[in-house]
Amino acid sequence: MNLREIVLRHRVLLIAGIGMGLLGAAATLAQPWMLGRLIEAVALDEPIVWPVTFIALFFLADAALSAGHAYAIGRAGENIVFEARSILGGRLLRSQIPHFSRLEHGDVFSRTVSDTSIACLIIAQALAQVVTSVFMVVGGIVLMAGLDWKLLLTTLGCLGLASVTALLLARQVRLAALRNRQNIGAFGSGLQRVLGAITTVKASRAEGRETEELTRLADRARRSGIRVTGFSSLLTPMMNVGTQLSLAVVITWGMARVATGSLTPADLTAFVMYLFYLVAPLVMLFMSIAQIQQGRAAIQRVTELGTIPQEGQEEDGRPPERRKHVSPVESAPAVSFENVGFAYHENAPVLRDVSFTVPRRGLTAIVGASGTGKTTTFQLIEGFHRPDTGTIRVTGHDIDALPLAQLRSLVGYVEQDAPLLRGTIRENLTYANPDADETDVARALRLASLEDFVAALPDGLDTELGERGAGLSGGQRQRLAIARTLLQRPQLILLDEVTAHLDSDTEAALRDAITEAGRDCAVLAIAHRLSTIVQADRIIVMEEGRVRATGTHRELMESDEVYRRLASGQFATEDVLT
Ligand SMILES: Nc1ncnc2c1ncn2[C@@H]1O[C@H](COP(=O)(O)OP(=O)(O)OP(=O)(O)O)[C@@H](O)[C@H]1O
Repeated sequence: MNLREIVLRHRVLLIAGIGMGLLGAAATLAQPWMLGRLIEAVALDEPIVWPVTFIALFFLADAALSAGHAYAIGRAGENIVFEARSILGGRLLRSQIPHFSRLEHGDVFSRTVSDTSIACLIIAQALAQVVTSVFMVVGGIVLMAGLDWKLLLTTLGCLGLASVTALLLARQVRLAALRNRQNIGAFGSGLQRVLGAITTVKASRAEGRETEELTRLADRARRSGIRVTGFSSLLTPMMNVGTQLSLAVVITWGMARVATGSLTPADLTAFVMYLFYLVAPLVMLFMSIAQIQQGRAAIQRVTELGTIPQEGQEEDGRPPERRKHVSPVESAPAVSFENVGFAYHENAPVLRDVSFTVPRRGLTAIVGASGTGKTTTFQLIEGFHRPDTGTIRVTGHDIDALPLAQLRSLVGYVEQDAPLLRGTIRENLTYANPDADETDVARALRLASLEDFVAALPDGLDTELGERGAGLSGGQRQRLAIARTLLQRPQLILLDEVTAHLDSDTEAALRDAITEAGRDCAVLAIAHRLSTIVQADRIIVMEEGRVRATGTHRELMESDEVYRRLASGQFATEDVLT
């Protein structure tokens, strides 16, 4: 994502805003000059209708153009923020999982929500402000030079002193603001961390400790915020001191020169007015420079996040060869692993030389001790990570050659924690297949044993779910996720320990559902419950990232020692070992 390109797309509005700002500044600069002419006309007893009319016109034009300038720049800023946020949101959702999982979620949140707004508003507003302020300051100085260059040099001397101090202050504002943004980010990350684990915090009676930690982080943000306010609040008075000093000198010396006749009262009045008009843009100029300095950090943070590698894009950023939509090969296995090796980190292989096939129909179970790479196997099938060695085929096609959207429509994935999304039960059910009709929805609900539960709800399928599936038990959430996957009508369903949350009655019903689903497609299930495993047509036993054995329950009980040990120890023991 390139912020410069986004800004350029909104250049018409920005240029219109800056144009109105410049015209407004010209109207402001014309007022003291016209006032000088009015004083002259009064002094010489000439008609004052025209000077008064012009002053009124310039005044009205100034007001209208200033309002137009602020509106156009503000609007362009909001448009740029909007575009940056929507591009960033899309890029995050399409990012490669290995890169995304390295990011801290609180930091991603603050970059996407607040850094975008700071970066874009500063680009639009501060830059526009710099342009108009520079115009006002330079224009004012030129006109003042036209009135009296000696008075101008005196004024610039006094204001210059104040400006240097203001520049030094602006630098301090920038440094303090940078620290403040970091502290706010740290507070956001801390808050997100504890809110994401609020039940653990409560169960560990850690509310007090965590509140203290949050207070400490909030206090750091408060103190750095106060530093920013402290430095910024000195900026305007510093310029005011400069103005008052200049004013005192200009009026005293100017009056003396009026008395001697080397300066007219009209020119002195106009000069004093310019002096007043010069101060506001000068202050704005320094503040805008300070803001742009602050914004640079935000721009860098947004740009960094915007370059997160995208799925379907090779590591070096070049687009891969176009993958073509293909038809599944009916005779091929649903999924096959051929000598697949994978590591999250170098020299720490998680899968080593894994080979297995899953037939097109029926239930295949994967068993193995915790941490042997079962979930990783599923994530490789979904294309979240790429294997380091070997080939994975889904319905006969190398997944590297399949378009990601096709791969993910062929494979349905029910995760261990089965997150739900905001919205109604119906929206959650049809999430992977928004076109599903009522018959399909009813079938999926029946298969997932959710019919009675949904029928008992006052709004049925249209009941709103709370955030993260609140209002549903762990088992209901899991079954809803299974129904969602069934509705997708995939060729292969991956179930990651889906029976873990279920009571034995529901589990038995779900087992029937899995058997029924297995008539139409392949089901590959990571399972710990013996009842699910026994029912499988085929079992793959994994150990330390390798496939140790495959076979039916009966075969493995006879031939594989590790399976026997798992069956007698780790699997849930509600069934008789047969
Ligand atoms: N995102 C990740 N980054 C680094 N290492 C990971 C990541 N995910 C898993 N691992 C590591 O890979 C290994 C295999 O994890 P995996 O989740 O595949 O095991 P599993 O067999 O599914 O375990 P369980 O039955 O406990 O869910 C573990 O040692 C784990 O610590």
